[in-house]
Amino acid sequence: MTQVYDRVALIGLGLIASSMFWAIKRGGLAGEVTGYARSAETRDKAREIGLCDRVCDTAIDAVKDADLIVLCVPVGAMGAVAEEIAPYLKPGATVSDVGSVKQSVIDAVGPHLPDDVHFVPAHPLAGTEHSGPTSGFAELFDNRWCLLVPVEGSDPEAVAKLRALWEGIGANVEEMDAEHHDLVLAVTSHTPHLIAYTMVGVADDLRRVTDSEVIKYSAAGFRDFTRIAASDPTMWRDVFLTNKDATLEILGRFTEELFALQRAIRTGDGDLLHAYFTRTRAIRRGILQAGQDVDSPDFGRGKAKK
Ligand SMILES: NC(=O)C1=CN([C@@H]2O[C@H](COP(=O)(O)OP(=O)(O)OC[C@H]3O[C@@H](n4cnc5c(N)ncnc54)[C@H](O)[C@@H]3O)[C@@H](O)[C@H]2O)C=CC1
Ligand SMILES: O=C(O)C(=O)Cc1ccc(O)cc1
Repeated sequence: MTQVYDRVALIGLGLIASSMFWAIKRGGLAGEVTGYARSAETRDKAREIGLCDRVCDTAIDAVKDADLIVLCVPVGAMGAVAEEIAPYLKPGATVSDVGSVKQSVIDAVGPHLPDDVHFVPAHPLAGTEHSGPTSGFAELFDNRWCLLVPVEGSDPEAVAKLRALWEGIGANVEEMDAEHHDLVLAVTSHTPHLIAYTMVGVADDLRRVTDSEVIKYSAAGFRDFTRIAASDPTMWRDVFLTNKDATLEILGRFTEELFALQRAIRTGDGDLLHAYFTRTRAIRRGILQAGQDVDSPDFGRGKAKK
């Protein structure tokens, strides 16, 4: 494969950065990849497992000569990291990120960047419930979506180069504006995560059902909830604090529907329940007809499996 950037710097060496590193290496997409993590423990671990060509002790050292800098820290930390590195960025370099929320990252990072640096926010729609430098793997983004969210005045060449990197990493790339991105993700990712957190919390609170019963008799639905609810608390705290409006809008609609279903159960309105479940079943069948095997581990990956 062809090299896209001479030097790439990854800031924050967790699941996403480590997966990016292994995929960049697999594809030969960069000459050198530098990395920086805030804690000495993470930097030591990264050196031990060969994560990054060079692990630096400061963010400044990592970004100094980089052509692409990718911020891979929790959404709430993006602004502070951008402020720290801004004076040391090479003119003509591109700054990107992988944050799960886009408008707040644009608001927090954009004002710190000098005029001679390009800013192209991004969000790969792939992850796991694991975190940290040892959790990454090269295949994480294969055939998954990566959304690019160019800001006003983003240089088309800088956008095209970042697209080439993500395609080389294995993702299918599309562009979207920040407001729409945050609403789509509130529906498809953020609110479902909150519901999973809540359901696992409810099970934990229910003292009439013991912990061992919850573990022993977990059916598939609840098992999925527990996986999702095991995700990194800092990352998800930041997602809800920064995608507040869209999440609250979807949560408001969700609770209205939930109350309607609750009432139907109380009043014995089987017709309403049946009609509702028929409609939701059709949505899944629509996905199946579109050629995606929802039961396959590839479900949710960008290209339909034939
Ligand atoms: N985990 C997931 O499933 C996905 C996460 N994302 C986004 O990717 C970003 C990174 O997430 P993960 O890699 O999963 O997290 P992670 O928890 O595995 O790694 C985050 C890294 O950032 C470091 N960090 C935290 N605050 C910092 C600061 N102030 N300065 C420097 N380093 C700092 C942590 O020590 C850690 O090494 C987040 O913005 C998240 O929203 C995007 C897609 C999927
Ligand atoms: O593990 C899961 O179920 C996910 O939903 C992964 C994920 C988490 C956060 C993102 O911003 C994108 C993808």
